[in-house]
Amino acid sequence: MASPIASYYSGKNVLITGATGFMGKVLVEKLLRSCPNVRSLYVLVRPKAGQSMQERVKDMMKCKLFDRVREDDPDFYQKIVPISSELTQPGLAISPQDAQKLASCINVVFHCAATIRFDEPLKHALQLNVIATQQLLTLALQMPNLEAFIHVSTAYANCNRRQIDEVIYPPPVEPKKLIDSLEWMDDSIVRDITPRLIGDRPNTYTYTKALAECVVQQASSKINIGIIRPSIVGASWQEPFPGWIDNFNGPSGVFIAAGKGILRTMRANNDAVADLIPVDVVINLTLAAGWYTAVQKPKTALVYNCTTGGINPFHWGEIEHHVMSTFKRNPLEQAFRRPNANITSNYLINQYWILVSHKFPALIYDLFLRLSGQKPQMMRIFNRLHKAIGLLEYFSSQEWEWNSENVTMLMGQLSPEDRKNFNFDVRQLNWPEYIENYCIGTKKYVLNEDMSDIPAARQHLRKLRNIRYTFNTVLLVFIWRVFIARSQMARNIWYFVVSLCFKFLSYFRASSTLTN
Ligand SMILES: CCCCCCCC/C=C\CCCCCCCC(=O)SCCNC(=O)CCNC(=O)[C@H](O)C(C)(C)COP(=O)(O)OP(=O)(O)OC[C@H]1O[C@@H](n2cnc3c(N)ncnc32)[C@H](O)[C@@H]1OP(=O)(O)O
Ligand SMILES: NC(=O)C1=CN([C@@H]2O[C@H](COP(=O)(O)OP(=O)(O)OC[C@H]3O[C@@H](n4cnc5c(N)ncnc54)[C@H](OP(=O)(O)O)[C@@H]3O)[C@@H](O)[C@H]2O)C=CC1
Repeated sequence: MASPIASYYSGKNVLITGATGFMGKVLVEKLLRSCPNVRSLYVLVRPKAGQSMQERVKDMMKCKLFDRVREDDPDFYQKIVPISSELTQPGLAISPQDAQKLASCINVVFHCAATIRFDEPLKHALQLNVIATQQLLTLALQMPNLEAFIHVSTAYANCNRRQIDEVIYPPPVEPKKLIDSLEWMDDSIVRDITPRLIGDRPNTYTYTKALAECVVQQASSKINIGIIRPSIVGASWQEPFPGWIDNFNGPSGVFIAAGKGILRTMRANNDAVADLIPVDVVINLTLAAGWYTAVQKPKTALVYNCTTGGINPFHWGEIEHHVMSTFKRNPLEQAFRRPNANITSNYLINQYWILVSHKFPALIYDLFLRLSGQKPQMMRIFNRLHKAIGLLEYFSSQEWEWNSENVTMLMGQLSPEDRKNFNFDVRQLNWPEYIENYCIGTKKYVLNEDMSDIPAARQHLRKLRNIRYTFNTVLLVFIWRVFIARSQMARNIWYFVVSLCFKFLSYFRASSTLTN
């Protein structure tokens, strides 16, 4: 029996925004691999960093992620149709011809594009996450053959709540009112009022994603809509191969910084659930939701909380343990120090370790660089790291409860074959194995390091250990020279401690000789 999901996408024209992004790429790959009869994938792309839209798509298809698709069908790229589009421009800067073409042929839309930066100025976040969504919906309304519009939101759109159900909550402000009022405001005024506007949300990202859900809901009487809310999206679990990841976002940057021995301390709650979700799980659910929305046409927009915490929980403390253990066995190249990161929820303890384990070594290293005629850089790196982890701590210090009834319902609707081909059952996820593959994935695919260099990386860590021993010895001798040798009382204490140690040693040696 043919898989209902693959049969549904057969012959369909699909429009994808954000196809050059992390999740978009995995979506394109999975559609091409598991729904080989899909007709065309229209991807909205902008030129960037001196590369034309065509060059970017070409480069993307050369990526290792597409190896399996390439093997199955070397001409797979013919199905991808790049459409020039800048989402922040009026009409998404799509040419009238392209707009007409899209309007006449598209059957399913997946809207993945967004700015996911936590420090995005409100105006820009609003422009991309809300206004562009609105414009895409306007385009979708002109598509007579449209069967489903899937909007990718985030599980943290409503992170000001502890318990989050699969419903669209009333927006913090009517999106249209905010758009109208920000339009005439100067950037500096917007910056000043941003904290008041976002209220109890931590950043403009979660705030604008909540507004986008509201905008999507407003169109749900005219279009079949589904909303996917993934939590913290991590490397792939199984598909197209374990551990695929290509960016520093969310936990990936933290894992890399810890693996390089740069990050030694971070504020996170050891016992809080770390709601990571593998990217392939999110994409499988997204494709299944597209199928269900088109075929069943639910009366209201269904929301899918794509999370792991309520089903197969894992905690930040456990993540720390497995990340450290993986990087000790599979070290990254040219580490700054031996990997040894600890998380703590205590502010003061964290500040202490920042001083001792981040700022002090950075200072020493920069001094060394200066003395050897090079440009100091470590303090700058640490300042950037502190900014980045400061933005993430909100999410690693608390926990949320997401209801996922619609996800369970959808799983129940899948045929046994689809349950295998579009697997989003996270009960089967083995966390230690997943975290190990994730860390190795950051090494191989983000840092482009070769696994055959691991012996050299281990050798480098041994060298760092010897440097540390030497440094500690020199420090001890220095302290002895400066303090102990100059004060009679310090000397007495010092001799007392040394003789105590000596007595203990002789005692243990004597007792072990007796027992033998
Ligand atoms: C032992 C470990 C224990 C574990 C402990 C707990 C870990 C907890 C971790 C996390 C949990 C929370 C996660 C919440 C998730 C919510 C879910 C979602 O819905 S959305 C997705 C989330 N979105 C983001 O993750 C965007 C965050 N990033 C930003 O906002 C910006 O990148 C920012 C402010 C952090 C930095 O901005 P700039 O302007 O200083 O830098 P720029 O332009 O982005 O990057 C410059 C260079 O640095 C690299 N970079 C960026 N982030 C990095 C990082 N974290 N570490 C290292 N390098 C990084 C980039 O690749 C780039 O490299 P080149 O210049 O292109 O070569
Ligand atoms: N990553 C995560 O942990 C999570 C992500 N999400 C959601 O998933 C979706 C995808 O996220 P992810 O793949 O990680 O994000 P990425 O940052 O990797 O990708 C964003 C995509 O949007 C495109 N884009 C951004 N600005 C514009 C613009 N002005 N015009 C045209 N295209 C633009 C980017 O194109 P370009 O390559 O040209 O920059 C890119 O393709 C987002 O909606 C996000 O909110 C939800 C939960 C967690």
